[in-house]
Amino acid sequence: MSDGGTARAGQSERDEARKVAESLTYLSGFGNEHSSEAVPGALPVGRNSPQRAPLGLYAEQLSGTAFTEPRAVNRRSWLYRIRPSAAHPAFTRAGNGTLRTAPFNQTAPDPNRLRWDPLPEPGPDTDFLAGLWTLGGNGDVTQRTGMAVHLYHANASMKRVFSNADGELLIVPERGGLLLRTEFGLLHAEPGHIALIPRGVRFRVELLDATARGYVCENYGAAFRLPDLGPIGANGLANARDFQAPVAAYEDVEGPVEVVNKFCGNLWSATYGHSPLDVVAWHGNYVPYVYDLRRFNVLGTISYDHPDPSIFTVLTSPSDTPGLAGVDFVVFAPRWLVGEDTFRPPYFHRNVMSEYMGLIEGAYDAKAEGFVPGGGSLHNMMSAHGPDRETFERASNAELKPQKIDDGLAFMFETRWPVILTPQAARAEHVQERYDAVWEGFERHFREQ
Ligand SMILES: O=C(O)Cc1cc(O)ccc1O
Ligand SMILES: [Fe+2]
Repeated sequence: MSDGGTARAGQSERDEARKVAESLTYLSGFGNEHSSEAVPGALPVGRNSPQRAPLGLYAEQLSGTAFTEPRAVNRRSWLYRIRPSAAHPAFTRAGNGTLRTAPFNQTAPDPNRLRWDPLPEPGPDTDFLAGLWTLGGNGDVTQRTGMAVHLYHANASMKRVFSNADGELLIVPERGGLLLRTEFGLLHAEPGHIALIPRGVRFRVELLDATARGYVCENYGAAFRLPDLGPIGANGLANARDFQAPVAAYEDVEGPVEVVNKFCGNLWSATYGHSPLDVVAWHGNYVPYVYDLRRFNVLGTISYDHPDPSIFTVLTSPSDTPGLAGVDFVVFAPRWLVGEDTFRPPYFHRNVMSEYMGLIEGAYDAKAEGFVPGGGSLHNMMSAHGPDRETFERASNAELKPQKIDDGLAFMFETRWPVILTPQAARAEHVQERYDAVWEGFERHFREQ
C-alpha cells in the first residue's frame, strides 16, 4: 500500500472506532457492585463459580485487593470468559522503550523548579504503549508504594493488548480521543475526561484522531478512591454517580494476539492463541472507568482567602498515614472567584508534598506564560513556587469583582514523596532552561512604616 493508502486506511479505522465510541452506554457509580452480560444468561445466578458456568464460559476471579481487606475497600470482580486467562504460553522479555518504573535512582533528586514543553512528535507507527515516556516518580514497585508520572504521544492504534501488574493507570488525555477496549468492555475518553485502568486489567487503546497526547499517573499504591467529604457534607467534588464503567463486550478472536505485561518494571510479551478481551459477562466492583472532569463540582471560598487545592481533589490514593496521600489527583476546573480582600491566584508556598502539574487546555491562573497544554511542571517538596511575577502584579492590583475563570483545565498529581526524574526527563530537549526566570524581578516594596 502507498503511504496515502495507509493514511486512508488509518482514517477509516479511526472513523469506525469513533462511531463505536460515540454509541457506547455505561454503568454508573463509583465503586458499585455492577454486573453486565453481553449475551443474556451468561452470568451465573446466585453463585460465582457453578460446577459449569453458563454458555460454556470459564469463571475467573480478578482480585484488586487482598481477599481479607475490609469490606469498604475490598475490590474484586468475577469474569466469565471464552478461554481461561491461564491458557497462555510463557512470557519473554521485551524492550521497555521509554517506559520506566520505580525505584527511580538514576538521577540525583532535584530541588529545582522544573518545567517541560510538550513531548516531541512520535516516530511513525507509535502506539499508546510505545508512546509512553516516563518523566519520573517515587516509591518502589515491589513494595507497592509510590507513583510514576508518564506522558504519551501516539499516532497509531494498538494491535496488541497491554496489562500492568505494577499499578493502576490514570490516563489524562490532552489531545485526541481514545477508545479503550478492555476486558470489561469499551470506554471512550476525550481531552477533559480521565480514564482509569485498574492494575492487571487487559486493554488496548485505539485512536479516534490522527494523534493522541496526554499524561498518565501510574499508581503503585492503594487504588484511587473518592476523598472523604468531612464537613462539606454528603455531596460535592466528584460525585460518585458520574463515574462510568463499561458494559460487557467481548472479542471472539481465535488466532495470534500479542499480549504485553508490565511486571516489576519490565515489559514481557507472549503470543496468545486467542484474544484475552473475551469476557462475555462479569460482575463486581473492580472495574475500569471514565469520568468527565467538567462534571467536577468545584467548591471554594465565598468570603476571603485562597483555599488549599486539596479542595479540588478528584481521587486520592491513601497511604498508611491518615490524610497523607501516596498520590492525589487534583483538577483546576472552571470556577468563580469572589474572595474579598484576597490575593486570588495560588499563593506563594513551599509544600512538604511534591507537585507535578499538567495542562489539558487553555491557561492556568498562576502562570501568565510558558505553562502550555501538553507541557508540565514539577515543584518538588519544599521548593518555593507560586504565581509568576506577571500574575503577581496583575492580581495584586486587580479590581476584586466576581470573576469567572473558564479559560483552562489544569491538573496536579500531588504525592507525599519527591518525584525523582528519569535521565531522559532530566536531559530532555524539551526541558525549559530558564524556568526560574518567571520569579525574577520582584520589586522591593517594604517600608518600615
Ligand atoms: O502550585 C500550584 O499551582 C498548585 C497549587 C494551587 C493552589 O491553588 C494552591 C496551592 C498549590 O500548590
Ligand atoms: Fe503548588
